[in-house]
Amino acid sequence: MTATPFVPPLFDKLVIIGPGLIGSSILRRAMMDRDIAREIVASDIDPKVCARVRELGIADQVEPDATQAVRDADCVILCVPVGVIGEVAAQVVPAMKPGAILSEVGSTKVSVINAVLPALASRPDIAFVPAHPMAGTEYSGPDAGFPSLFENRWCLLLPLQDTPADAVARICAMWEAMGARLRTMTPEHHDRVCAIVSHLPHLLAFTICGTADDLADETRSEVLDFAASGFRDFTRIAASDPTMWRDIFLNNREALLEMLERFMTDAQVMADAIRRGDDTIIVDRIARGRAIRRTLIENHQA
Ligand SMILES: NC(=O)c1ccc[n+]([C@@H]2O[C@H](COP(=O)([O-])OP(=O)(O)OC[C@H]3O[C@@H](n4cnc5c(N)ncnc54)[C@H](O)[C@@H]3O)[C@@H](O)[C@H]2O)c1
Ligand SMILES: O=C(O)C(=O)C[C@]1(C(=O)O)C=C[C@@H](O)C=C1
Repeated sequence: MTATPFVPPLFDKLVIIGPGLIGSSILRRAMMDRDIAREIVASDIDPKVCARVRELGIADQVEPDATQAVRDADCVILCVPVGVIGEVAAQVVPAMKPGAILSEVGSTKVSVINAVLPALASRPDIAFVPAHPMAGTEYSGPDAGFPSLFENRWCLLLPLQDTPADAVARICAMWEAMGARLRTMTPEHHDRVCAIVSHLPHLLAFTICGTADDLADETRSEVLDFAASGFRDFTRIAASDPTMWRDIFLNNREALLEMLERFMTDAQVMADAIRRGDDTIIVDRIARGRAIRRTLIENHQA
């Protein structure tokens, strides 16, 4: 999808609620590119985050009260953990001006959209445009963000059937201005795709670190001493934020459990091949892994 051109700025007032890794990256990029918004406001439930955003100077204004922050905004983007997106929407939607756009960046979509819809029931004049930038790191908080985070990364768009085209086009234009590539899909498809490419890998990383830790008596010093190997690559994503990942796992339960089931079946096939010494299956699996990595590199995603 390609965004239609608009006369800049895209938004007169842009509000980011939850200026952590993702929210502060949007803020930083928007502060650099004033064609995105004339006025940029940040709001967070945590006073320490508000104070830090002020210190960093990554917003024109910091307003701790989200209800106040969204007044007169053309676009409000919820960048909070998926478990609270519905509750924050219920808090801010009644205070938003007619015709404004509400967006969010949660890592799961079916349950998030269902959680937001009740807040919109009495506000058909608010355009809701769920989005998901497929970009991030294992770090969180306002210090972790950086303006190039979304460059050349996918941003998935999940407009509802009745979302006005102009609102979708403006959100597309904002992500394109931040360097992202766009793809539209249904929330159900999104949740299955993300379950395999993002949620299951994190589940495996958290689990393998736990398994290694449980073997502490036998191997812990070796794990730590020799971790400059395959294990180290798992520890990077295993360092991610517990609240964010608890919420993702609980909000994408069905798709994640389906992918985990498929993974366990495939792992069992590999285990049987190793037991039988079936080198064809073993080599085929490894070759598929190498090919997938090569494709990611060719697509500039690794
Ligand atoms: N981290 C990633 O790699 C990544 C990538 C894409 C999307 N996401 C999604 O983006 C969202 C934010 O993730 P993040 O990594 O930036 O998180 P983060 O922990 O860095 O920031 C979240 C911020 O939300 C604030 N917050 C929590 N509850 C709030 C509330 N009720 N009202 C106002 N503020 C509140 C927190 O204080 C924090 O500052 C999540 O929904 C996550 O699933 C994350
Ligand atoms: O790169 C990382 O560290 C990430 O965890 C980013 C990552 C991912 O799994 O790719 C994590 C969650 C998202 O919703 C999108 C991106």
